[in-house]
Amino acid sequence: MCDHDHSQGVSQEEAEAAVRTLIRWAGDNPDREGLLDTPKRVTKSYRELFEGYHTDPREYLERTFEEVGGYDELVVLKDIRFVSHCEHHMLPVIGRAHVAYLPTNRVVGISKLARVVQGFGRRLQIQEKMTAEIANTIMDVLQPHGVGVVIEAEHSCMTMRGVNLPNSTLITSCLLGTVREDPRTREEFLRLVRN
Ligand SMILES: Nc1nc2c(ncn2[C@@H]2O[C@H](COP(=O)(O)OP(=O)(O)OP(=O)(O)O)[C@@H](O)[C@H]2O)c(=O)[nH]1
Ligand SMILES: [Zn+2]
Repeated sequence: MCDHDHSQGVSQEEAEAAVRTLIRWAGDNPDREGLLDTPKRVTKSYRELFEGYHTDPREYLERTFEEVGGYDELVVLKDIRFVSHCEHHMLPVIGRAHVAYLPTNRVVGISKLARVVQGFGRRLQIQEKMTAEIANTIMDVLQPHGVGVVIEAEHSCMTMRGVNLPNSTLITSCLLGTVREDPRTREEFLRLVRN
């Protein structure tokens, strides 16, 4: 398979060789039977875990529906599970995002909000940046009155190594437009997310 175009000029063979090197560096033998297919499996799973580099999350929001009933309240999608990887250690960040927007006159298919979260999640990230990217993308493309994003996540680099804090959770938020400025909307968003 030739995937140079999407992979910064790194071939499949080079990626597999890098995994073999890490296996050797860890102290094992990449030529023993159990590890023979491991470089292929690792690159295949990285392809999936980092597929966000091959998507443009803005595109998910381009198809909208006219909202006919005069709906002018928050739309909130809670508990969007995601897996990301921290850019410092390349270890999993596992969490939930809560995303809300206050539509102007068009609404988006709700699954698309989850796709935006996954699109940014499947990259090397820090949580603060991911939170802001999701919020800014929704604000830019849908141009709603306001957007709110809250992310709660466990960072494996903190829970399974380093400071070893098994139950720690990092919470970040990005509020824009009326979700930020209007106290009633802001309070409603935070209340819905807390429950
Ligand atoms: N702000 C922020 N920090 C993060 C995130 N993910 C991981 N980190 C932190 O990135 C920092 C990297 O610090 P370094 O001192 O360079 O790395 P390290 O020696 O492995 O640090 P320890 O984890 O403390 O062992 C650590 O404090 C991590 O907890 C994130 O999403 N946001
Ligand atoms: Zn980390």
